[in-house]
Amino acid sequence: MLHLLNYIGGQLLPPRAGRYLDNVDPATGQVYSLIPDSDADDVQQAVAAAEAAFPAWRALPAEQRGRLLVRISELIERDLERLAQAESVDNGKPIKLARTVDIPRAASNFAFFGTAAGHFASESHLQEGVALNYTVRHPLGVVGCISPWNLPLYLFTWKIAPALAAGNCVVAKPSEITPMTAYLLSELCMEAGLPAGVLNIVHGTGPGAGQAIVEHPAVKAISFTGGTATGAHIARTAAPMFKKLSLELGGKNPNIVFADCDFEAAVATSVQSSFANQGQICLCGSRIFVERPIYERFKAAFLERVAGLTVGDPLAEESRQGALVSEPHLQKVLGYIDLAQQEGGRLLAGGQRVHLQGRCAGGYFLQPTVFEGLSPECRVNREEIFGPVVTLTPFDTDDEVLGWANNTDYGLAATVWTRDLQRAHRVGQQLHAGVVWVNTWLLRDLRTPFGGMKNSGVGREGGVEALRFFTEPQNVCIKL
Ligand SMILES: NC(=O)C1=CN([C@@H]2O[C@H](COP(=O)(O)OP(=O)(O)OC[C@H]3O[C@@H](n4cnc5c(N)ncnc54)[C@H](O)[C@@H]3O)[C@@H](O)[C@H]2O)C=CC1
Ligand SMILES: O=C(O)/C=C/C=C(\O)C(=O)O
Repeated sequence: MLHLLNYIGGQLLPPRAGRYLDNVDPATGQVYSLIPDSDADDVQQAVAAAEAAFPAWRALPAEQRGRLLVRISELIERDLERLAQAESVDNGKPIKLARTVDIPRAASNFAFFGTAAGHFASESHLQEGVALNYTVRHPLGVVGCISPWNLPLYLFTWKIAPALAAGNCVVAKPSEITPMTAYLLSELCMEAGLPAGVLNIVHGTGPGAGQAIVEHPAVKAISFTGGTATGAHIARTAAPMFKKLSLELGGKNPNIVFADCDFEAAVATSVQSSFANQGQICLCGSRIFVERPIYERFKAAFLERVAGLTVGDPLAEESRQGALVSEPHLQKVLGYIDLAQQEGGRLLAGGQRVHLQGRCAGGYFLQPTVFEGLSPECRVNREEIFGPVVTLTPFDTDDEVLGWANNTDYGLAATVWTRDLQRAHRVGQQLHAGVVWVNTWLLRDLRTPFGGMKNSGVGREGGVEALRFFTEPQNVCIKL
């Protein structure tokens, strides 16, 4: 069986204590590889390698650092099919999604920040005849990047690329549930000629390797994407050490459909925003509010499309819904389906585990599930489920839907469907969400600030925001 290895100091290394974790294929329920169960010793080795590499890496002109990142991007593109297959097996996502979204975006992350490094400018402030202030942005040193299982290579590279572009050295940990493409990335970094120690990838659990990264005094900043409870724990650990923190956490995102919308586009995209990646994207619009005059028509069209979503082997071209990432996660989502029924929801579609035949008989499949009749106040409408479960609710006025939309502890993303531009601006700006889409969903421009309000996180990723996060400003004041 394949044993994955850590990538430390430019070498592929086994965990020092020799312990491994099972890596399960969610489509089959079978262990198909083993991953290092790294501990604080492995993290210490990775941090030491990063510290040793830092002086030369920060001294390299940004353009040369950028070229190496662009080279990694090209290698990801070259290996797109291999990486997509690996992502699909490791995570359970449909191969089509991995091929068209996950891996292309991982390549774009490196290409974008590879070129952004050369465009990052600092500010100056002139007080005429008095002083000139200029701001230098220094890399932080060694930084930690910790990523989740839902968009494995996509989110792993979204953190690593800006950290490296800004001149830092990185100790990164992918989710122990989906480690494979991070491992393959270490091979590509070696092929690209990334200097030893600039990027170190340590595999292992959150409480083990992850906690050791967060606790390490030489790690100056943590960029984390994952669950809100984990984010809070990381913040408690890191705060007394005054580490910089970027936390991209959960969401319970409203999708608001006004009666004047482009109906077909709203229905088609709402199916996507509900069930893409089996609903396991923090941006999924799991609460769908539809203006009453079109509620029944929307419901019928939505359910018709949901019925056409093929749940199947993630590696089959025709599958539109793959497996959920793990048995515990499937059980968590099933628990919310039970809760929705207890809370008075009417099941309109799905609700059941799917038992496939053959290769995927042991997999973690679930029907795309739709409820109506739930109060906007209930737990199902306020807590993050992170699975293929959505609720439909009719509304009558802007104020009513805004009140409901904002009635959660989360504030990550929101979607508004309307042809009325003034309403789009008015409603959009009153939503408590870091990202608002109008007449679209998950349309991304990597230059824009990305992140959440309230319990959805702290800070913003993307473009200049990420480069700012990974640098320390220093002001120099010159008396004129
Ligand atoms: N971006 C998002 O919004 C995501 C949200 N979630 C939500 O979180 C729930 C729990 O999922 P999990 O897989 O348990 O996510 P998690 O938040 O525990 O894991 C994310 C990453 O953090 C690491 N981690 C866990 N504990 C850590 C610690 N003490 N110190 C440092 N790193 C640590 C994990 O190993 C993984 O790499 C899901 O059911 C879902 O609701 C999960 C993944 C992504
Ligand atoms: O940056 C993006 O385009 C998407 C980010 C998605 C997440 O952070 C998530 O689903 O966890």
